[in-house]
Amino acid sequence: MASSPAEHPVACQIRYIKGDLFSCPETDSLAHCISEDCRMGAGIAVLFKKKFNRVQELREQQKKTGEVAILRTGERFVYYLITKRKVSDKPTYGNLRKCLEAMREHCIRNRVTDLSMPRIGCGLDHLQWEKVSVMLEDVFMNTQVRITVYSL
Ligand SMILES: NC(=O)c1ccc[n+]([C@H]2O[C@H](COP(=O)([O-])OP(=O)(O)OC[C@H]3O[C@@H](n4cnc5c(N)ncnc54)[C@H](O)[C@@H]3O)[C@@H](O)[C@H]2O)c1
Repeated sequence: MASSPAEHPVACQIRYIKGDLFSCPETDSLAHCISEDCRMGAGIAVLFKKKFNRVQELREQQKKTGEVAILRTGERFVYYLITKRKVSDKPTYGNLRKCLEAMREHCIRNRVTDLSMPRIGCGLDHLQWEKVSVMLEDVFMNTQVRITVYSL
């Protein structure tokens, strides 16, 4: 008898690259973390703001903590994980997980197969990569999404 996918989960294996996130293929979708106000005044968020701008468009989506604001640009989507209310807050693992689940649903609906990101939440926001990477693998298990993580 054929077994169901639930009996044989397809693991999500994160690929690691040392280098600048923005050197990834132009067709990869991108993800990073911001706060509800979309200020993007520090960290890698500043580079996203410089490259994609469209901050007003992001604000108009009025996304709250645990949700994800999204821009489409060319072949790719850019995911802004809203992990906290204010810039000065720190995200919780629970809220980061909600954001990742929201992003996963969008990736599935839109057939996103390649997603690149930095070590999300683990710079200025002080989460631990050992925990975040396990969460990422868990949330994206049984999907067709290949995740590449860039670090400098
Ligand atoms: N005052 C402020 O505006 C303020 C304060 C706190 C945090 N932030 C920002 O930082 C928060 C996100 O924190 P975070 O820990 O998720 O992210 P982060 O600290 O910006 O970066 C995550 C990781 O990516 C690394 N990194 C930076 N540039 C690159 C690059 N080009 N390629 C690959 N890796 C790179 C960085 O070293 C860090 O380990 C957001 O809320 C954002 O708005 C802003």
